[in-house]
Amino acid sequence: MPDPTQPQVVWHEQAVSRAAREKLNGHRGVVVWFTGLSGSGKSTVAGAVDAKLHALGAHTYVLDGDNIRHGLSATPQMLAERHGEEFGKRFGLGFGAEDRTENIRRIGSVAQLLCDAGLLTLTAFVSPYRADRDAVRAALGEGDFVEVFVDTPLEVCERRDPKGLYKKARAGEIKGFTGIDDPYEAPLSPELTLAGGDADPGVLADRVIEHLRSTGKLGD
Ligand SMILES: Nc1ncnc2c1ncn2[C@@H]1O[C@H](COP(=O)(O)OS(=O)(=O)O)[C@@H](OP(=O)(O)O)[C@H]1O
Ligand SMILES: Nc1ncnc2c1ncn2[C@@H]1O[C@H](COP(=O)(O)OP(=O)(O)O)[C@@H](O)[C@H]1O
Repeated sequence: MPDPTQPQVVWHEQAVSRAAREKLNGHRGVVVWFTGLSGSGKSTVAGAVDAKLHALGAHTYVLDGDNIRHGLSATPQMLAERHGEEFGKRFGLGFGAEDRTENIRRIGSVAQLLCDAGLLTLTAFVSPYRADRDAVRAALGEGDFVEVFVDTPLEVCERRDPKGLYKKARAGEIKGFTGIDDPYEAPLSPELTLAGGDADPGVLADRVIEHLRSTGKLGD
């Protein structure tokens, strides 16, 4: 007998199947998961793939770290300003290991729904922990998770430093910054590795699109 104090929820099957949505879209639903250091080029390359595929008529969407951390995974400070201190502490996410894990779990879950909706879903998160990325992969169906490692050397990311965060991390003004005083666990067998310090973002985007095409994700 189920514990009557625990909430009981069941999964609701959609009236329109994923296969029907994919047929209408003319391509598969898939999650293309970009991972790499801050400044490695995840957002830039994901954006270039998005624009190129959109121009080809594909149904795409990008989930980007900076945007998600304004809403779904807002920081404790942001939520405190909107809903009070207690709410911020309870539901806000920072950059400690547990909070990053919860961030990736939430995003993985959203990406899974978008994939089910038949979208070519692109995500751009540092996602520094292998176990967190692997958990998203495991939750998705076979072939639905395409891991793209944006492998840009730390020195290059630090030189780019578009938000001035590396400078702050080096000065001790930010603690637990990935690559400086927090770990980044590189993927062991990603579907694709991009040398993000060496090539033009458009060229890197073409490599991603070629991979999707050659693995049948883009349809006929
Ligand atoms: N401590 C620390 N470590 C790493 N990054 C930090 C940190 N604090 C703030 N930022 C900024 O937040 C962006 C990373 O957010 P993510 O949601 O992608 O991070 S994570 O996947 O939960 O690790 C990251 O954005 P990107 O530069 O786009 O990767 C940073 O701008
Ligand atoms: N392949 C590339 N070559 C040169 N500069 C790049 C490349 N990819 C990104 N950049 C630049 O590096 C900076 C960080 O890129 P961004 O996409 O925001 O990285 P991330 O999303 O990984 O933090 C931006 O100023 C961007 O214009």
